[in-house]
Amino acid sequence: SQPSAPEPVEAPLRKLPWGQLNWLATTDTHGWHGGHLQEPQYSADWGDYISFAHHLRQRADEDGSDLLVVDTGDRVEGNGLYDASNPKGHYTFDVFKHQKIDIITPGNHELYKQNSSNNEFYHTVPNYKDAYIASNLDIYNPKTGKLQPLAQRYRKFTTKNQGIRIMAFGFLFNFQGNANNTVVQRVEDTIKEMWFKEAIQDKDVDLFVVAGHVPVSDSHESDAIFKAIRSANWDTPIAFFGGHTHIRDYHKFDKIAYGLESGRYMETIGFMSISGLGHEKTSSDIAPLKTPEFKRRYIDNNLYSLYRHSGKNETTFPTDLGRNVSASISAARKQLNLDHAYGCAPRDYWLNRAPYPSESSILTWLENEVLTDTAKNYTKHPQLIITNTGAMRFDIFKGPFTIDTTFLVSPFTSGFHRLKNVPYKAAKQLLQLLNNEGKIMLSEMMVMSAVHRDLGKFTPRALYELAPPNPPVSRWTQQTTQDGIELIDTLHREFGQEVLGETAGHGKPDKPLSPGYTTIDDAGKDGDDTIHAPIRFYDVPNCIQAEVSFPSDKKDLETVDIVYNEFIERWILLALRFLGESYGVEDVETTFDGMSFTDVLSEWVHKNWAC
Ligand SMILES: O=c1ccn([C@@H]2O[C@H](COP(=O)(O)O)[C@@H](O)[C@H]2O)c(=O)[nH]1
Repeated sequence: SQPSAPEPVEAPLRKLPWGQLNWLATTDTHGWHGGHLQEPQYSADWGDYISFAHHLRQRADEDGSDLLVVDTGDRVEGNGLYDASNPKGHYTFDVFKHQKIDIITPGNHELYKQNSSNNEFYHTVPNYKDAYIASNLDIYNPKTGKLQPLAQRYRKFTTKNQGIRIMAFGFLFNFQGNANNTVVQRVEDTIKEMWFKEAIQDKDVDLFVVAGHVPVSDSHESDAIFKAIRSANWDTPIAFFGGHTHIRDYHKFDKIAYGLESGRYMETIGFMSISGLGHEKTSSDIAPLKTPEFKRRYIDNNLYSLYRHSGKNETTFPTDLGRNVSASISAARKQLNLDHAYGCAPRDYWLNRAPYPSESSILTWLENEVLTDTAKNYTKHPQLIITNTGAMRFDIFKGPFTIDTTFLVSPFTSGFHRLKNVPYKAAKQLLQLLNNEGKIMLSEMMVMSAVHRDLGKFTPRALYELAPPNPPVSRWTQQTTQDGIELIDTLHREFGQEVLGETAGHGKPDKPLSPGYTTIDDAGKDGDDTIHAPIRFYDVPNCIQAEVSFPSDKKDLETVDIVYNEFIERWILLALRFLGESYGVEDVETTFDGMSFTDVLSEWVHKNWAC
């Protein structure tokens, strides 16, 4: 881990359910390859992950099983290690490439900007060669200008020790916000293509793998892929490795098809095992060995967990490669001056771990302080400042607010735009519309505008891109700590020696449980490796709004300026059009001196939060 990373905290652990074919899966790492430097339970870095995978591969070689590693995209945007360099990602690709990965796929964040998809073309695809799969993504070759698949459409391979024959795909959800140098083909169209139909007809396959930046639960894309494969193969097991929604999740498609999603930001290393795979040749056909068994575990990414799951300790755990990668992350962080503090946060502020509005909410702080103070510097006219909450990515902890923190909270480069003198009658309805909360729903308007084809790329799915979905609260336990203690008792009863790191007494923790993930998924409540006290997550709206320089009585207010995050321009213009105000991009001007959200944050913190 990084020199400044906090020591991991001891906690009761559930063992890895090791099997015949074992998987480690990451997704949505968003540049956090240095690990979390303010949260002990997620403080291991990419170098540690490399050492960990090495030990598990060795275990597989020793007992004749297999270990495969998968990453399903959104490796970029969200951490100073990626975002603070010029060009962005200057250090990331050389850090990342040292992990041996068997299946790797792109996410939407690799595609927002031409520069980042070209980085996939120039760096990640060649670094991973045969492992990179892009089933529904094409790129205009930056050298020839010709449209071509970013990488191979599928990969067929056989595992090293068990000889399991795998057919793997790499999908991206039906993303539409990409720059125009890439083309994302809809999943539903891709599965009608001849190459896909032929691949799923291949009978010399023991396991289909669908890796990709697609949620595993409640996803019409994953469901469509599942149905297509299942209709061609009634008895071949299928493993999905998903991403995008930033949650820990495990979904049962049927009794021999399961999907795993490994959270976000290097907090989680997902583990899946499948046993009972293979085939026997009968006189006429090839039949699977027996009903395969799927198991899952969500590993908290810290050295306490990683040592125990690999059976190593402080001395025996780090490999030379792992140590070198950790050192190169440290060197990059130093070079980027990421620990430089703009100021010190007086308290914790939460994105989803506090209700909105509340004094602990980052969104309330932005509305009442950051956006309001910043906007006042630019005009005395009444203004509505609107931003999408999806532009906010992480919490703020009490203490130094560093260069790194600005990128953790908001890494995007888009600035703020202004529409002047908008009739207040329409402007005041905007927020409700953007949040899909009123009588008229923006999502319905998008359907209409798509039908009339008058607003280009808008479709019903486009609203989904305004803000990332919140972790669905229904998939999190909302128990009290007491429930956590009862959970340990239950575990001791049910699993006995399966629980690692025994605590003092009769299974009761001698220290209070640390707060963390307590996931409920399709297999139950026992997925997390670490037994935590539950954290409550709160839903937040798509967009928030600050009213600046408003008169005390709004009744005489005729016009206001609308200032918004450039990323949501098309939604703002669309919503205004439905409110009877027809503005176009020609009416828009840049404000806040062209500062990005990241710059706005650092400037405000520097002025207001002295250490
Ligand atoms: O330039 C940008 C790009 C994205 N966003 C926000 O991020 C989400 C998508 O993030 P995921 O991690 O894929 O969920 C998008 O919906 C926007 O809300 C942004 O604000 N600016």
